[in-house]
Amino acid sequence: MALSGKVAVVTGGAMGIGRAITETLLQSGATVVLLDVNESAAKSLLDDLHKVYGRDRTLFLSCTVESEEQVKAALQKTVDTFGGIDILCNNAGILNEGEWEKTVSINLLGVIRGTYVALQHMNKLTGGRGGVVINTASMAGLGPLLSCPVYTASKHGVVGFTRAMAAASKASDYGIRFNAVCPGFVQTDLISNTKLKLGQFSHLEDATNQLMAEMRMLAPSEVAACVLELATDETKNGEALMVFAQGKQYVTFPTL
Ligand SMILES: NC(=O)C1=CN([C@@H]2O[C@H](COP(=O)(O)OP(=O)(O)OC[C@H]3O[C@@H](n4cnc5c(N)ncnc54)[C@H](O)[C@@H]3O)[C@@H](O)[C@H]2O)C=CC1
Ligand SMILES: CCCCCC(=O)/C=C/C=C\C/C=C\C/C=C\CCCC(=O)O
Repeated sequence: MALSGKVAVVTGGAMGIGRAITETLLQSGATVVLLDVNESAAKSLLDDLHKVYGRDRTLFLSCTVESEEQVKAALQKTVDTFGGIDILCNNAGILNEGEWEKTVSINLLGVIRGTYVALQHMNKLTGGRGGVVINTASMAGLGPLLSCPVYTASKHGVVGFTRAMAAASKASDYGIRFNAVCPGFVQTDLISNTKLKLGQFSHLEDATNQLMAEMRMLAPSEVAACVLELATDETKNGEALMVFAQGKQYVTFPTL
């Protein structure tokens, strides 16, 4: 799928991996609407992007993925402004084992919420143009991260939801592909001050730091390149693309 003229929505697009996804999609010719709760980071990013890509190909909408009302309003505004949605990147996520219900609410329920609202605009059966949904999961969606059980659960949920939606969409002819990207550790604010974010598992900080030291720290742009691959390669549906020290690899799951 060529991205020139396509309309993409990126949640958590103001910082970290979401920012890199936004920049990569813009470089590839897409128009990008970023949804985020961090208004100051988003506005500063937009100032920079406007200088490179002009004012017409980017829009920031303040929105928490925890609110169905706000997500609905943001996606409606996207459609009203740009005529449709072709790509949804459900990327917003947090690490907070103390506030574990909020972690599930953003990391898993936010992905489901964003997907279901976007389906109303993207589904070919209801007048949409079809397209692709790419969810930012994690390697912790494939195996256990010992200091973060709820984060791990939320990301396993994202991988399972993505794969089931891919199968449902194919069987129902929605014209939408669903894929997940599963990065190892990435150099962003999410992995700063980890001890505070581990809650009752803060005593496992050293073990977590050791794992980080053993695995190469990724740059956000490496994850964004995988998202671009999942967006443009029309053969990919229901895939989990792991990106880690050794490079990238499509995950093989057990079959029935
Ligand atoms: N940094 C890492 O090592 C890894 C991160 N990930 C995942 O990548 C995604 C992005 O994380 P990073 O870029 O690392 O974090 P980050 O903290 O640098 O950026 C997250 C962005 O999401 C926004 N956000 C947070 N809560 C939100 C909400 N309720 N609604 C809308 N926006 C919200 C933040 O304002 C921020 O702009 C997350 O889903 C995370 O779980 C996956 C694997 C590794
Ligand atoms: C401090 C926590 C930061 C959380 C950010 C994040 O998502 C990083 C995850 C990095 C690694 C996950 C660690 C362990 C996962 C375990 C096994 C994966 C097995 C994959 C496979 O070979 O199938």
